[in-house]
Amino acid sequence: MADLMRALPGTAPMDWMAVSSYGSGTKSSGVVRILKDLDTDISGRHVLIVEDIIDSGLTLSWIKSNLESRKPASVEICTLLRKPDVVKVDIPVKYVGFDIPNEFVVGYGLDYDEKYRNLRCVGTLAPHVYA
Ligand SMILES: O=P(O)(O)OC[C@H]1O[C@H](OP(=O)(O)OP(=O)(O)O)[C@H](O)[C@@H]1O
Ligand code: HPA
Repeated sequence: MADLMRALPGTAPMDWMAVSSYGSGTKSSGVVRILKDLDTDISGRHVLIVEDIIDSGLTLSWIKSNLESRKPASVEICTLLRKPDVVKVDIPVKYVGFDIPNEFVVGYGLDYDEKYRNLRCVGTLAPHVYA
């Protein structure tokens, strides 16, 4: 997020939402839990959702519907990574950093069971770690 902000030409208010559907596994539970909601009232505002990864797309689809119910002026999506072969729902994504194969990746903020977020690069997690 800090890298993205440094690359933006102007300033934009930011807020954070924390949701979880993977827990300690490598497959979405399909149930999205809000761990922390926005502090900002987004009604009438233009919103850009910034995601780290779109895998099945279920999390983002749920977040988008949730935010749209708060009557923003618009909602667009930006994601660093997307797995096009796995996405189960049709979500229009305005900005995609990289389309990647169907492999579980970690690093640069992405975790497996709360581990490896601190890696400075993104890498494929060796399957024997979670198999
Ligand atoms: O497209 P999907 O299949 O829904 O997966 C993408 C979501 O999974 C990850 O969150 P996760 O639920 O693992 O929470 P975490 O960031 O706390 O690990 C990631 O940060 C995305 O929000
Ligand atoms: O490949 C992934 N890595 C880390 N977290 C994730 N959440 C969905 N897919 C992934």
